[in-house]
Amino acid sequence: MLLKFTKMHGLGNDFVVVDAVSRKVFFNKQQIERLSDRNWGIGFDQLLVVEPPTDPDMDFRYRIYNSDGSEVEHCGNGARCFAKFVLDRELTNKRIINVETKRGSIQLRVLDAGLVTVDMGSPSFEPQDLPFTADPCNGLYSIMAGDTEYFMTPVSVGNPHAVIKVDQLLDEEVTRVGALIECHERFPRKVNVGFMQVISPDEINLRVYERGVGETQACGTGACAAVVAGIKQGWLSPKVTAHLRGGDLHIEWQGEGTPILMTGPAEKVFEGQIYL
Ligand SMILES: N[C@@H](CCC[C@H](N)C(=O)O)C(=O)O
Repeated sequence: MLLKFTKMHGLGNDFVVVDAVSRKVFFNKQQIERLSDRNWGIGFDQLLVVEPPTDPDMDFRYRIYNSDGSEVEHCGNGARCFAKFVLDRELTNKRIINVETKRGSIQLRVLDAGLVTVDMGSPSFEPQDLPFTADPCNGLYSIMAGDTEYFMTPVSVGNPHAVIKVDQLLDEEVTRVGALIECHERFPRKVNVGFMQVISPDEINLRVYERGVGETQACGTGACAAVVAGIKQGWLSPKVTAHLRGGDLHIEWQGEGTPILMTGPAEKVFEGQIYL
């Protein structure tokens, strides 16, 4: 079968986006792994599949697969690219789009200047929502990565994140410690690992080692998780600019019970077709 796709990115976090509204498309794990391979396939961090909604109150259903073939609950940068894709393809003309995801519904608001704001819903700090096992100490949780003890804030923004505040962002630490914590026995479904350097109450530097992918140029849900963790710990104010390797995201969270709002760009790179 010849598969039509669009290559997109949100701050360098890259996607293959497929229209499964106009034509039914299904993928198995092996196909996703092959398509995601940057030598043998197209190459991407996540595959985004745009489907018709199952809930009549929603506009679309949105399925997300990591490059290792695992299906996940949420993808912040992907959500902004999803909005641009459905508008560019004229699958909708709405600028407020309600979308069904594996974790529930999200709302996308398309702004001028190519920006999209995503209402990501409320975060959870409950261990059962991540899930993970550990006991807190002063609001932080201790976790061993090799011989070194780290202190993290676990946050679910639909998908699971462990946020670690560091003084410096070091390449070796992000990749080695990120990989160890991603697959740590305390996180039976694995976890995304964020390394956050606080510059001021409204600015952070952030690198994210993503579950099922490795370090990416940017992670939207990772930025939301880091800001929410920082606000909860008293380090950050409600509106924060997160500087990621691929550029900036603007995150707003007014506290418990309120939704996280994430604003950033979405870009189309090219269209293509490939044998599946
Ligand atoms: N890149 C994403 C997150 C994608 C999912 C993540 N790797 C997971 O397994 O939960 C984003 O922009 O949020």
